[in-house]
Amino acid sequence: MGKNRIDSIFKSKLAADENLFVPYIMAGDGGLDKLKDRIHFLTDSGVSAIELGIPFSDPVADGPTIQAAGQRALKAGTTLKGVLEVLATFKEERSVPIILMTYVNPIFIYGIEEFTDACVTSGVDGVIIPDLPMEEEDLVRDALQKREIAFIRLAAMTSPEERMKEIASRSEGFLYAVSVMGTTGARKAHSEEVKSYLETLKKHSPVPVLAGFGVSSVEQAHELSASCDGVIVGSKIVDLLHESKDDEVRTLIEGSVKKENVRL
Ligand SMILES: O=P(O)(O)OC[C@@H](O)[C@@H](O)c1c[nH]c2ccccc12
Repeated sequence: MGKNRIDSIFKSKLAADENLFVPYIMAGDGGLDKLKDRIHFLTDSGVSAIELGIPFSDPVADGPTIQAAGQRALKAGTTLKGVLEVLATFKEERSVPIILMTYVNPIFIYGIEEFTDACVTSGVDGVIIPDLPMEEEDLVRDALQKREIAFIRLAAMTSPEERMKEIASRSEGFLYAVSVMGTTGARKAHSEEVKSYLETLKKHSPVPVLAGFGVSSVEQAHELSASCDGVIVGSKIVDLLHESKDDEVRTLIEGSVKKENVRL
């Protein structure tokens, strides 16, 4: 469980020459009773870990698709406590790591010690807290460390190299490289920039580097994975699951994890 489980599963996937793939799903979207089936489905499709979002009323870092999923989940009555309780009911059945993505406020309301204890009871392996700046991590860091729960850090393209280095050296489990991809125009230059950004992080990071934000196709997954260890896909997966297009989710995952020669 915890940090060690992420380390060993990622290591064995990489040793088998696979790209890592971490889908993001919103807990409680479609009702919490769907959670168990969705986690099993994603596991069977070959994911490396699952990033599980906790819905929050003020999700400052979420894009429109994730916000809408959060609204649906909140409407269905989803709470952090409720999600942890459901996770606890099938902890022994899971073979891929669960990484909770939650804003800091629900953690403070829960209580840091209580929250981290519940993570252990529920089999949560890691956490991502997007609105907690590096300068203010002290409060949660010790509680997580004591329980061997991976504390995954986010790197940004705008950070100077020194800061990237510092963030990379602190991250546990993996490093989340926020890599906003170009939508239209200047595509080539943009992708060159992402490439060197990922290579810089790779150079400094003792843990695998995964690129996230704006990844929605197998082609993009391959392009990014060529410069790091794999990708995180949120909005696309959330949309496909919401539309019950499970086959497309499976195709995306299976295609992305396969290494192929890509020409940039
Ligand atoms: O949706 P995208 O573009 O595929 O990107 C993943 C992202 O949504 C997911 O990891 C995420 C959801 N909420 C966040 C808040 C901060 C950082 C990352 C996230």
